[in-house]
Amino acid sequence: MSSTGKVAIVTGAAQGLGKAFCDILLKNGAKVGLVDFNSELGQKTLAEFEQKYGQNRVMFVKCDVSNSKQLSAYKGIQCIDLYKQTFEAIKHKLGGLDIVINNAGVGGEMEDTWERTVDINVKGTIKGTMLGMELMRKDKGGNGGVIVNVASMAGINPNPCGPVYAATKSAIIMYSQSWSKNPELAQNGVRINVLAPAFADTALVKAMGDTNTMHAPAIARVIMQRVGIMTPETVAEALYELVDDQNKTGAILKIAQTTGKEYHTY
Ligand SMILES: NC(=O)C1=CN([C@@H]2O[C@H](COP(=O)(O)OP(=O)(O)OC[C@H]3O[C@@H](n4cnc5c(N)ncnc54)[C@H](O)[C@@H]3O)[C@@H](O)[C@H]2O)C=CC1
Ligand SMILES: CCCCCC(=O)/C=C/[C@H]1C=CC(=O)[C@@H]1CCCCCCC(=O)O
Repeated sequence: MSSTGKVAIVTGAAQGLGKAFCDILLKNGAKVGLVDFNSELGQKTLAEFEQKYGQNRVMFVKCDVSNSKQLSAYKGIQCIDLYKQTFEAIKHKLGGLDIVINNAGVGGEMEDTWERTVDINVKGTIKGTMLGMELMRKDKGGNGGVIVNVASMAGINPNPCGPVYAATKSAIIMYSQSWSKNPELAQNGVRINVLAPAFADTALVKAMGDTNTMHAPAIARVIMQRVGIMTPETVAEALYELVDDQNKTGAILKIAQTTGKEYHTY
């Protein structure tokens, strides 16, 4: 089925998996709002998509998903919710909201990095889910839609290289699963699914040798040899299945190079 006319938001869209998710959504006819805190890379990716798909179907907004409440220099000493404003601006400019992909995520395990990992991966995803629901629920004036939260296979299998990373991804899975069991969501036309990829060829994985990102990179290399490394495009096809199949809610789709796709059940 095509997504023609649908509006999507993808966080962490400037590169890697997020960029591939935007591409598959655009290819299938959606309009896409790219959200990322890297404004230089975000603008570069925007320009690529504008050239490929036209200027009216894509926009970029700079936003840090871990820092939604920021002091505004423009409005005096006042707290404004930039994350909320970002989602509202995309809905307004692109003419609706039907698909939210909470993808922004990082690794970082050490004393000075682990809290950022929790803030971005857990708080960023929870807040993105709340905003998506608020703007898509039929009882709040929306048309329904689908949220896909990007976890990791490391949120299902114990991860000796990144206990913090694994805990954040596990939290994303159980948060999303819990919402999917609440009939209120289905009654308001909102589906919620989880994508749990193994390794894909992106900057996050290239940074894995950095000991701030993880412990025991040698163990990760052994696991990586066993499960293989996917292209972002392969992962994007799995993502699109969760978006497109109207019967899928509460699904956890695992994907790895050597084993392919498999729906996880508890
Ligand atoms: N690459 C892999 O092997 C796998 C990645 N994942 C998950 O997929 C997601 C995307 O990862 P990759 O594309 O590999 O990473 P990446 O590092 O290539 O890209 C992540 C993007 O998110 C943005 N970002 C990071 N923190 C942000 C924040 N606070 N606010 C806004 N934007 C932010 C970055 O600027 C970057 O553009 C992450 O949630 C990651 O945990 C899951 C399984 C496997
Ligand atoms: C097969 C797990 C794939 C994990 C892919 C991923 O999300 C990679 C992220 C790395 C960033 C920080 C980390 O700690 C991650 C490495 C995870 C490797 C552990 C795999 C656990 C397993 O399946 O045995």
